[in-house]
Amino acid sequence: MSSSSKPNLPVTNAVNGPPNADLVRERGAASFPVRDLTYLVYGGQERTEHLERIANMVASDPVFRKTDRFFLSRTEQYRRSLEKVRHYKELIAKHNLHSELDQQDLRQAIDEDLPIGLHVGMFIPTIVGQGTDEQQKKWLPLARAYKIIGTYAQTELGHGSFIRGLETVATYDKSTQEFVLNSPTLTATKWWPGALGKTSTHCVVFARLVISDRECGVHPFMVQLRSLENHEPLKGITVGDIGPKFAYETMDNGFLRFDHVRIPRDHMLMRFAQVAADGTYSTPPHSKVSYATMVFMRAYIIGTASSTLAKAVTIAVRYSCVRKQFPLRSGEPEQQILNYQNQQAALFPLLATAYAFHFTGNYIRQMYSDFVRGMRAQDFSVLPEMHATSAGLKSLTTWIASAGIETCRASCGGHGYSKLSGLPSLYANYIPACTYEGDNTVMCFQLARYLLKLYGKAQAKPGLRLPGNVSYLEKSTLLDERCDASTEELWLDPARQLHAYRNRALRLVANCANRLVAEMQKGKDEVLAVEAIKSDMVKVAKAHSYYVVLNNFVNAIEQLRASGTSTPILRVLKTLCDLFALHFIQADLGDFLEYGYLSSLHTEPLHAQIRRLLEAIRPDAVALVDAFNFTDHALGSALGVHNGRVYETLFEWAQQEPLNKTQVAPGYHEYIKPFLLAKM
Ligand SMILES: CCCCC/C=C/C(=O)SCCNC(=O)CCNC(=O)[C@H](O)C(C)(C)COP(=O)(O)OP(=O)(O)OC[C@H]1O[C@@H](n2cnc3c(N)ncnc32)[C@H](O)[C@@H]1OP(=O)(O)O
Ligand SMILES: Cc1cc2nc3c(=O)[nH]c(=O)nc-3n(C[C@H](O)[C@H](O)[C@H](O)COP(=O)(O)OP(=O)(O)OC[C@H]3O[C@@H](n4cnc5c(N)ncnc54)[C@H](O)[C@@H]3O)c2cc1C
Repeated sequence: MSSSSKPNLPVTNAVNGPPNADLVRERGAASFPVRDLTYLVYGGQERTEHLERIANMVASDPVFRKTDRFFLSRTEQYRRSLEKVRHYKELIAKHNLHSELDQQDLRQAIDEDLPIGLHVGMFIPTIVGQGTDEQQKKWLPLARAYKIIGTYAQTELGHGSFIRGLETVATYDKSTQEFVLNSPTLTATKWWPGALGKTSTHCVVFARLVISDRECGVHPFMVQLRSLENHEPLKGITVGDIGPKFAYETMDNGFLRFDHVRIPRDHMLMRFAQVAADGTYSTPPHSKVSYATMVFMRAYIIGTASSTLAKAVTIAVRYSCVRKQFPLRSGEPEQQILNYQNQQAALFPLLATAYAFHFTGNYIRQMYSDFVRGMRAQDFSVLPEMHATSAGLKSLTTWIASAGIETCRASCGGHGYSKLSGLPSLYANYIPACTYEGDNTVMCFQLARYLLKLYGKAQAKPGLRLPGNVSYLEKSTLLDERCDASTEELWLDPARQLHAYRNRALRLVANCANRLVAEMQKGKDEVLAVEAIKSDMVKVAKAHSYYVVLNNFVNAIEQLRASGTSTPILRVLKTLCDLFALHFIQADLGDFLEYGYLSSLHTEPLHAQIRRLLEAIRPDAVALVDAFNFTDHALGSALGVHNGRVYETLFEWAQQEPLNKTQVAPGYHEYIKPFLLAKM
């Protein structure tokens, strides 16, 4: 079956000409209507077409070109991203893109770490989440109109993960009704906040509140950093860029120090905790409510893991269709490298994962909006579940996506190492997601603690009902159950797949809980006992998160089936879901074998079924990546161009290399000529 209608995307940057014949053939042979899958991914035809209009507008706009990025210095890249910010603002006005969603779509299409990312992603959400109605009325219109530009300044030189260890102090001065912000030590210097170095005029600063020598914990404060007239730092503020990084060149991550800077009392964001004029402090309804913006961002990051991985897989799959190496037998045509089983085994599980994470993103978005609804009604009961689930999923999805991009790069051979493949910068700009918004390992501890706690409660109180995703912790009988998938066919049963993931997660939780007790019986207190099981806690968090991802993928397919989605689409999604489920069992086989849940009776059919799934996906691989519907601009890759003119594009882009501006190398006269022409 061919696609039901053609995507309406311009091929920008790629060298024009007849498309690659292999790609054309593969596209014509897809087993499902590609366009329908695109609609499914982006939430319907109307929404897809809207996104395409925005993507096309960006892709065809010279200001948003990406091809120069490899040849610019750090400073030039920062300036270029400011040019993009200005143009972004112009386009909002010109095309009436005033809704938050339109603006988010536009930023996503621009596809760059703009120095307003923190302004829209954390500064405004913190005012919305933590500010009183009056504070919102005062700052939101200014922020939304970009009359002020803000960031989120929490991390310090000395502490990031351990928020309670932050050293910046906000001391309340009752006599003037002001807070005095101070950085008492070098390690109190704010360090890392995006757009802090050179761009922001304001920021939300997290500082320890002190009232009459009493420590009241870390709270958010609105602080102006720079003059709105000339952008000079205000008195008492030392601010700048933290210098070169692994990548992220367009972003001015910054440092910031305060020397007894005074701000009015109403600059503490007081939706949940308040300081009255006389210094009376009212505690927030939940001690971690001021961490809510981080939870919001973690949910957002989970949502972007799918699209980031999907880009890498699109590049690698298209290239692997175009690239040919070796005939199988002499005299035969060379094989597309995607025909090789090893290439499929590297790429197709990642393709399946990109789809799996799409449904995880939908799930966490829904969970987050339910949580916000509750919070508005002063109901914080979902916060622990929201925090723990998002912490675990953020870790798992960013780890897998980061490693997946690198796998895609390596699977493109030598050309994958060229920056023109788009993969090195995709990787370098993405990997900090494993660190920012909570180091992944530290986040795993949060989920593991939560699971251990619930497991302990369920053990202590049989019959206790736990929330949906963790309800398996109630059923310790599950530990006695074994896998019965003794044929390839049985491995395709979602109930059996989920049983395996639940069993592994429960086993690891139970094992951790037992080890905790054993450590305490050896004489350790609880704190030290936890230290002794920390590596296992990371495994626990990952195992649970895998289960959540798979459970959502399975549920999503069931819902699609119930809502009448066509059989070809359901079939291909089911194949991807199966591959996701079985691949990650195979990848962690030791976990499943260790306690005898699986034996070689089950592993042989498991491996065989995975091979069958790879074969099943092969004819649809190009269509499945096409369904993500990325423009060439979004991919920014000579290897991933939609028309498959990989070699032409690579060759043309290489001509832009500044070294090629002259035929004779710079430095020739000083350094090469003397020895070439020296007398023997
Ligand atoms: C486009 C992308 C741009 C990205 C730009 C990046 C921005 C940033 O990176 S901003 C800075 C982000 N920083 C972090 O994420 C820091 C990570 N650290 C933390 O979140 C926390 O400090 C912690 C979770 C590691 C621990 O918090 P701590 O204050 O030390 O609390 P305790 O360990 O004592 O835990 C007490 C209790 O509270 C629970 N809890 C912790 N955080 C939350 C939360 N956000 N929501 C709800 N509950 C939370 C924690 O689980 C404990 O619970 P119990 O075990 O039940 O006591
Ligand atoms: C690109 C980028 C952008 C950022 N943007 C911002 C921003 O806009 N605003 C902002 O405020 N911050 C920002 N940050 C900072 C970021 O949030 C922190 O770096 C992050 O939270 C990790 O904290 P850390 O650096 O203190 O790591 P550390 O906690 O020092 O981690 C170092 C190592 O120690 C381990 N470790 C830490 N604690 C424990 C423990 N209790 N038990 C066992 N192991 C432990 C970790 O797993 C890790 O391996 C950004 C960082 C980056 C890289």
